[in-house]
Amino acid sequence: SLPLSPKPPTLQFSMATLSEAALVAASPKLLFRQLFEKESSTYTYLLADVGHPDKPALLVDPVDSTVERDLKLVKELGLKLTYALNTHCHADHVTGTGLIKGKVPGVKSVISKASTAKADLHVEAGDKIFFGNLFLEVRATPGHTVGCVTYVTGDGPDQPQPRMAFTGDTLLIRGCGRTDFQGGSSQQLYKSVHSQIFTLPKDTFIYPAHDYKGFTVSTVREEIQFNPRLTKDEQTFQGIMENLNLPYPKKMDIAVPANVVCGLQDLVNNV
Ligand SMILES: N[C@@H](CCC(=O)N[C@@H](CSS)C(=O)NCC(=O)O)C(=O)O
Repeated sequence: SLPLSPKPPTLQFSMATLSEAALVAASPKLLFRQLFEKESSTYTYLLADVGHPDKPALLVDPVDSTVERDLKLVKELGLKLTYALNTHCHADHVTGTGLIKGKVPGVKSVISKASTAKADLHVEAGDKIFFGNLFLEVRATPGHTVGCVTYVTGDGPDQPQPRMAFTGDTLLIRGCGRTDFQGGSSQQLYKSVHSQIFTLPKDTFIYPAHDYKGFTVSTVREEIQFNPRLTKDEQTFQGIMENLNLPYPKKMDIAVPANVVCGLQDLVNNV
C-alpha cells in the first residue's frame, strides 16, 4: 500500500495569534477612521454613530491643512459633523477646529477648561460628549500640557467594545508627550497615565495624536508591558524626561498663539 502522505496543516487563526491591537473595535453602530497629517505626524480621528438616523459625527484633533480632506470624507459618508474636539492646545501644528466651524455651520469646538483656550464647549473630567447614542468620556490627563485630556469611548452595553482611548500627546505608542513647555510636568504626566489610562480595561485601544515611527494603534495591555518610559518607576521616568533634549517644534511660535483662539489667530471673533 502507498505510504500515507502527511496531512497538510490546516490554517488556524486564533485571538492569540493575532496582535490584539490589529483588531478593530467592534460596534455595529460606530464608524471609525484614523486619518494622518504627514508634516506634523498627527492623527485625526473621525467617529460617527451610523446606527442613528442623522449619523452624527465628531472629529478629534483635526489639523488646519487637512480640513478639506476630512470634510470631504464626512460628506461622502453622509455624516453630520457636530463636534470638533482637541485633546489639548497643540504646539506643533495649527488645529483645524476653527476652520471647520467656518465651513460647517453648527459644529461646536471643544477643548478642556484647564487649557484656557477658546472654544464653544469647555470640558472637565467626567463630562460626556454624546454623538447620537454613543459618547466619549473626558479624563483629565495633564502633564504634556496643563490642559491635556483623554477622550475614552463610553462604558455601557451599546458602546464600542473594546473601549478606545484618544490620548492626545499624553500617551504615545511606546512613548509619551514631552513635558518641557506649556505647563508640562513629568510628575503629573506619570500620575495621569498610571491613574487615568493604565487603569482602563487592558484591551482598551490606545489612539494617540502623533506617531513618529509608523505605529497606528496600541492597547493598554501593550503599553503597561512595553512602554520604555512609563514602565519605569517615577524617579527614573523623571530622569528620562529631563534628558530628552528635543528641539522645540518648528511651528511652535505660530501654533500656540493660534490654538489658544481655536486655530483662528486673525479671526478671533469667529471662535
Ligand atoms: N519635530 C516636531 C516636534 C516633535 C515633538 O516635539 N513632538 C511632541 C509632540 S507635538 S508638541 C512630543 O511630545 N514628542 C515626544 C517625543 O518623545 O518625541 C516638530 O518640529 O513639529
